[in-house]
Amino acid sequence: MGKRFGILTSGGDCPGLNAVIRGAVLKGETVYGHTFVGFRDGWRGLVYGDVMELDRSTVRGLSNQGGTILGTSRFGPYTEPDGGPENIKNVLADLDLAGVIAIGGDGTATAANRLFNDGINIVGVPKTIDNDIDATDYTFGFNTAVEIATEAIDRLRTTGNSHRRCMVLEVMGRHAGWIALHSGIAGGAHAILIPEQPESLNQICAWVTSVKNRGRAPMVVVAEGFTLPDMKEAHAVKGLDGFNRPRLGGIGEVLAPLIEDRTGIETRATVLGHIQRGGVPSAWDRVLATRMGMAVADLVADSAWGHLVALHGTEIARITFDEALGKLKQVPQDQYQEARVIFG
Ligand SMILES: Nc1ncnc2c1ncn2[C@@H]1O[C@H](COP(=O)(O)OP(=O)(O)O)[C@@H](O)[C@H]1O
Ligand SMILES: O=P(O)(O)OC[C@H]1O[C@](O)(COP(=O)(O)O)[C@@H](O)[C@@H]1O
Ligand SMILES: [Mg+2]
Repeated sequence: MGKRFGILTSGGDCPGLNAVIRGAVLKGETVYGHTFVGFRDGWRGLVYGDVMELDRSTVRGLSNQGGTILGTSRFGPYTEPDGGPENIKNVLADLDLAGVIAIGGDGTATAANRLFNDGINIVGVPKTIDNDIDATDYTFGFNTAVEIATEAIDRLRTTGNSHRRCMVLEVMGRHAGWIALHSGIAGGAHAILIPEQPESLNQICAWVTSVKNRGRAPMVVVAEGFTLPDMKEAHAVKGLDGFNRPRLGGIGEVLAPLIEDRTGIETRATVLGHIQRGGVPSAWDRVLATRMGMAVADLVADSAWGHLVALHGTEIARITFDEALGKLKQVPQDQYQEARVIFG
């Protein structure tokens, strides 16, 4: 009988997680004769042995479904008293599982690497809506978020134009402004503000005023991690997340009254929030996620423990956790400057 493996999704969700699960199960079953279970709610399901059967019929029609059928959490696998490698080895043995596929962000990969070094058979699939993992050219979910943010810009423009207002759209992007940059370029924003690049209020207002002066309604896109030069850190007034990181969000609402006061132009802010992460993945994300799922089925078949899959150009590559970890992919200066020359 073929070997049996467990799959989990961990950290913030993003569109395409289900397509990864489907790709892994279909290829694993069809090509290698493997069987699969899913751990519920990320590492928590692994630590407590909380699983659901995953087979061909469970994953039917999954590639167009947002979220994750397994549930996710920011629970850590070393959380005491029940976490840690010895306990996890027992859980895997009890469930007759030969290894684990962890789909998650940099934190998930860090935890997976630690488990790998502690003797657990584990491989990974990178996930981030912010597209800020350096090891892979793109992550699934990002393209969908950009499509949603671009549609929001298009919609805000018509109401902005009607009232001759300045519209500020806040999008996700904790350390990297990729969603803001791509949607801002696609939607023709007049200013794009990202965490990598502080811009002064004077400069932002100069762009806004020049747009207004030629009879247009200014459109500003800001990533949640953007800081004005006098801010020590990103705007965070919502407490901490499950992993004790400050929850960001609200910089758009900080900026709007500042712009209005300084320029005299009526200004409105919209925070797009989790709408960017919810719902149907784009076709592009479904393809990437499915390919990554199929490639991770190859990893487990090869017992390539300690590796994760990545997109390099058009090919799906395999790299070690060590090669992937701790390297953030931020917007390079030249790419920001390329867009910035036509702001205002
Ligand atoms: N350094 C770490 N060591 C062990 N576990 C970690 C570490 N960093 C993060 N994790 C675990 O991985 C979880 C998911 O993080 P991650 O995959 O980066 O997703 P997200 O960025 O969406 O929260 C964290 O909430 C935490 O439980
Ligand atoms: O509301 P949640 O689940 O805490 O997540 C919000 C955060 O997750 C992020 O989307 C980053 O998630 P990723 O790990 O998928 O890149 C940030 O942009 C945002 O601050
Ligand atoms: Mg993360």
